[in-house]
Amino acid sequence: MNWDDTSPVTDDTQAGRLVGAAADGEDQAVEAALRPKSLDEFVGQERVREQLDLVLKAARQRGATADHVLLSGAPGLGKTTLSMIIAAEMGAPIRITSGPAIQHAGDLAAILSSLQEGEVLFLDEIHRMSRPAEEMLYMAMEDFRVDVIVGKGPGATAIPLELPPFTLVGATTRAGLLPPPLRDRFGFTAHMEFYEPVELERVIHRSASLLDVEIETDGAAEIAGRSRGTPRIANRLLRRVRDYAQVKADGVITRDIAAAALAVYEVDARGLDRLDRAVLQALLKLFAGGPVGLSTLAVAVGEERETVEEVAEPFLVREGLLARTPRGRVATPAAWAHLGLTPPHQATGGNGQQDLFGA
Ligand SMILES: Nc1ncnc2c1ncn2[C@@H]1O[C@H](COP(=O)(O)OP(=O)(O)OP(=O)(O)O)[C@@H](O)[C@H]1O
Repeated sequence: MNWDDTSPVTDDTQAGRLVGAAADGEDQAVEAALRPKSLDEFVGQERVREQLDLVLKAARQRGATADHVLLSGAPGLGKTTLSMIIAAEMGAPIRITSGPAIQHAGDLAAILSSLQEGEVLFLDEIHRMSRPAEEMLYMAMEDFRVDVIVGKGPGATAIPLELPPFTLVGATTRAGLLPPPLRDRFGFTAHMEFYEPVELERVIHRSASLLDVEIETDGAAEIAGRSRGTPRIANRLLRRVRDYAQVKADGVITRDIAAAALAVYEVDARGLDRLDRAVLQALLKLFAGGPVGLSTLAVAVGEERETVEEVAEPFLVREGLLARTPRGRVATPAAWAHLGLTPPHQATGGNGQQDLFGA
């Protein structure tokens, strides 16, 4: 494997967060050991696996290079892992880079021209590539050719360069962010969904056995329920629970041990961490469930507006605990139930917060 960009795909706003979906330094070190190596080992995503299996088998039967593949989905759902599996299943080498690492078309030309025949090029965060590089990629994907521009101004000339056939695997958090001409050049697009708790249980059992940790079925279920549908988070929580089990007990992960360990790390039964709960608590206790503006909510929890919007809210919205409305953020009945509080209109018999904070 060849890494062009070894910098972790991290997001500063997620740094140090146990339930953050972006990879941190420790994740990077351990993930290599935990990555499934074949489609059979890859847990969940049944539809994607089945479709990809067909695409790869057909290419192998034809003795051809596999079509370009676009993987979309949230961080930590297994896009990098799948790209490595694609290379392994095709018996091809893989080169890994990312959109932000390719700022000039020349950077991309250098990578493309050094690819071997059949090689898989994994381009993470493909939506963050520079515009000129993106345009070069169109031609490379379609015709396996690039025009390298030599010189500047009126004297500049384009030198055509033939490329060996290769498979581009692009990854993006949202396929909708890609310009249509780029999206259209992928022969196969897979959207990766968040994982069901039972699937995460399988991920956890598999990782526990690779890490040589003993875990009971209930213990795995307890961790899975708090992993926010994301294998990377499941693996990270497993490592923290393992520490706890080792230091405070006999090393075996039971349901009680998992629950106690994750209470120490302030990850609650639904996977909310301290920040998520602080946002919900402020919304419920200070603003009677809203609607309240984002900036006001951010001040109330002592965080930046962006942190609340980008770090806490997406998961709260996905969990059906918070709604973004034109008039501001509003707590749902599930939020009141989750924090064990009673909505004011139930206590007073009217829709108190709407009247109190209405326009
Ligand atoms: N389906 C799966 N089965 C088992 N383990 C998985 C699966 N998907 C992901 N993992 C594990 O989760 C971790 C994160 O996966 P991966 O790095 O592939 O995610 P990603 O989608 O590429 O994330 P990012 O977008 O942040 O790069 C890896 O350690 C991998 O082993």
